[in-house]
Amino acid sequence: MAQFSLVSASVGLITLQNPPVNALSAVLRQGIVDAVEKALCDPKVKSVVICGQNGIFCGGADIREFGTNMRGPPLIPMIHAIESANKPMVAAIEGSALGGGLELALGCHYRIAHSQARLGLPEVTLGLLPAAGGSQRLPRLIGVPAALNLITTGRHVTAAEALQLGIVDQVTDHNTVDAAVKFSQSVAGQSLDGRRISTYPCPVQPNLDAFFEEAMLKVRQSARGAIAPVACVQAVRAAATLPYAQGMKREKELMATLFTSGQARALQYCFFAQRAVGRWSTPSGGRWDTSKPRPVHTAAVIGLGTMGRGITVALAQTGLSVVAVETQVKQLTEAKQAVSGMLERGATRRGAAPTPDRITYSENIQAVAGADLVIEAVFEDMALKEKVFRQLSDVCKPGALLCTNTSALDIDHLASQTRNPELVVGMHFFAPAHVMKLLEVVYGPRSSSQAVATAMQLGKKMGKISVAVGNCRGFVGNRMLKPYLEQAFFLLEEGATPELVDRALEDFGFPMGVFKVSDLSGLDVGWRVRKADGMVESGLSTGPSARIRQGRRYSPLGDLLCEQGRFGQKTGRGWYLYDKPGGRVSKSDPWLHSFLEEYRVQQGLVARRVDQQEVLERCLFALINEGFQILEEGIAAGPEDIDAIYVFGYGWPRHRGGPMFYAGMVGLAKVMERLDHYHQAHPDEPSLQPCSLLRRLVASGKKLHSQL
Ligand SMILES: CCCCCCCCCCCCCC(=O)CC(=O)SCCNC(=O)CCNC(=O)[C@H](O)C(C)(C)COP(=O)(O)OP(=O)(O)OC[C@H]1O[C@@H](n2cnc3c(N)ncnc32)[C@H](O)[C@@H]1OP(=O)(O)O
Ligand SMILES: NC(=O)C1=CN([C@@H]2O[C@H](COP(=O)(O)OP(=O)(O)OC[C@H]3O[C@@H](n4cnc5c(N)ncnc54)[C@H](O)[C@@H]3O)[C@@H](O)[C@H]2O)C=CC1
Repeated sequence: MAQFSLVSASVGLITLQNPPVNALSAVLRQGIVDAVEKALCDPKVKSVVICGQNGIFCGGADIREFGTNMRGPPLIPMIHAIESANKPMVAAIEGSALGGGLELALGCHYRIAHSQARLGLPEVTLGLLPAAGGSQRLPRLIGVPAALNLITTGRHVTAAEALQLGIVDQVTDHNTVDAAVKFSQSVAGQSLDGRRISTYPCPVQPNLDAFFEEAMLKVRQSARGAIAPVACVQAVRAAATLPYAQGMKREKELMATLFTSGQARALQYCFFAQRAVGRWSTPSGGRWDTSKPRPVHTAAVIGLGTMGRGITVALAQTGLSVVAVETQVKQLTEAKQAVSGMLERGATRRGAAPTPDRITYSENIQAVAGADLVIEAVFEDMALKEKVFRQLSDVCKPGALLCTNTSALDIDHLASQTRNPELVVGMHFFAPAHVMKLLEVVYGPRSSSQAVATAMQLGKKMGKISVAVGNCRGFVGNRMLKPYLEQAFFLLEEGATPELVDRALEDFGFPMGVFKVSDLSGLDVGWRVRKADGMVESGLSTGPSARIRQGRRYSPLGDLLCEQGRFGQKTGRGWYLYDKPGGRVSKSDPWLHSFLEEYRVQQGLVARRVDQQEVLERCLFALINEGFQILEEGIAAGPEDIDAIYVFGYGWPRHRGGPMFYAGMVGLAKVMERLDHYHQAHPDEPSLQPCSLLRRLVASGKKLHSQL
């Protein structure tokens, strides 16, 4: 609802009340309409201030209403009534004014913001555009380039930037409502003719056609198939070229296409999934709302290689004291330099002071004795990690949480090396750890719910999307990656090229195809794991058994490349060719194509035409099938967990909602049918055999997601 009150004898104060973010639900919209009418009819009211309760102006339209039969007064006429009012309407912006919230404020004649407030039109991130006049008013207020930037990226701006751009009229460090009330009194009775943004001409944009052509090209390149950013450019172009009323018509048409699109559904699902994963639970009854995290003031990191450095930076940036331990002197020296460089660059980006003084370095594990939480990031070698955990168990203070950043190893086995296995969890960061948003918090059968809660809370403080998952080889993300990679290798054997496979995946929306990603991470990483698993046979034998391991199809292609010293970008060659070791720009490699041809001849394989559809179905459906298996085993609590992991850690295109949501969009029956089809053709590939949960869901007609 919206509360109306008379303050300072002549100011009508309208307070939006819809916790937690004052989203513009049907009830709130009705409340605003009624309150505005009251204020305009009351002769005592000379000016009006609109604010939000609990320190937040408004989080925009109520996203939960979008999938429903929307009732209540529509936003556009409501905002129009505010703008047309003959008494000054002032928005008092605290906390956030986002989406419809900012559009409401743009309908007001003046905007006063608190210095800590954030403003933005993030509709594009939900697959929409600001369709309550935002796409037409903002360019008129701040000019086309600035508005286009805000609308196509959805980024939030600080109050200071909003003031500089001209979105707000005043910024205050004091009570925003008091400032707005005073301000509204000072302008009461003045003409409002120059204050109605819809009547402004849009500032002239030189070389309009060229400007929008370039903008469209840029957006299409970065959108990776997302339709909302493109519609946003079209809407802003309408603002720049059409009178307001026609621009509004265009805004509505564009919104109509987006509003019912699968992409909008997927993006809105991601918004809620990102929040839902915070409400974790474990099979042993641990829950987010009943488990109390332990305080963490000092954290320690063991091993300052690629991951340990990023984790150290992320912890220091969170404001913790960090003890960083590395046994190799050379590595330690390099790590110190690298960490301080990363902190400096991070601080420059955020406009804050660097925080290296919070880090102490040591070559000795005894230095971690005072830490509340330790994150081990030494080589992926079980014997080494066992030793480190035994040492930690001796050295650390009672109650300290012992975490491992292992990518795949058994958490419970590591826990068994310690005196307090209930204090051991996985904290699986993704490279680069100070940048990537995802954190898998891995609990073993003996991890206490307090340990999970502590790691989850720390992850949140670090700004990560933290997902609690069970203990199995590769946990959720890397486990699902295995069948995906495996299918990509098999497709090469059958006639595809790395270029074809990567193009299909990039056209689907991944930032990089599987082979480019492998070159980036280093082919030797997987090779080492396969060697440790006893999968690698040196050289190439012929005959069917050369490509069978443990009774199932196996492709030695990756191993053969590694034997040639082709480790990817780091050696300048892998699935692609690079101009030098460490080079980033991939080129097609004729050597690789001849190698694949020779390999097929040697193995008696006849190359056939593989198309993009087969690439997507085999790689993605095999990955999705593993996701169903993970759900069945209870390793992930729900599909949102898997989807959040893939969207935030593995570059799954957000506008496709994550693998499990995507499966629902395609139709579970179709996914199962295609898996069955491919499994019949490749009976030695168990990852193509639909798992029983998928079969049961299809048989019962049940859905995995209520949104579908
Ligand atoms: C046939 C076709 C016809 C087509 C024509 C259709 C015409 C329709 C016209 C409608 C025009 C509308 C245009 C428009 O105005 C669109 C919008 O406004 S879309 C919404 C834009 N707003 C946002 O994207 C903001 C989203 N929220 C946030 O970013 C953060 O929540 C916020 C910064 C506000 C606060 O962050 P924080 O304090 O960290 O809290 P949480 O994020 O954890 O949120 C708390 C809680 O609140 C839920 N929530 C947040 N925002 C909304 C929202 N806008 N609607 C509903 N619910 C919201 C959030 O999910 C959390 O709840 P959980 O239960 O934990 O999920
Ligand atoms: N590199 C990646 O992309 C990711 C790696 N991981 C995992 O993180 C862990 C570390 O991986 P990377 O950082 O890539 O390895 P790395 O090889 O870059 O670094 C490991 C560091 O640990 C140090 N070290 C070894 N034994 C030590 C000991 N006893 N005490 C202190 N330091 C010791 C080494 O000197 C080296 O500097 C592994 O378990 C890996 O599986 C997890 C996610 C991603």
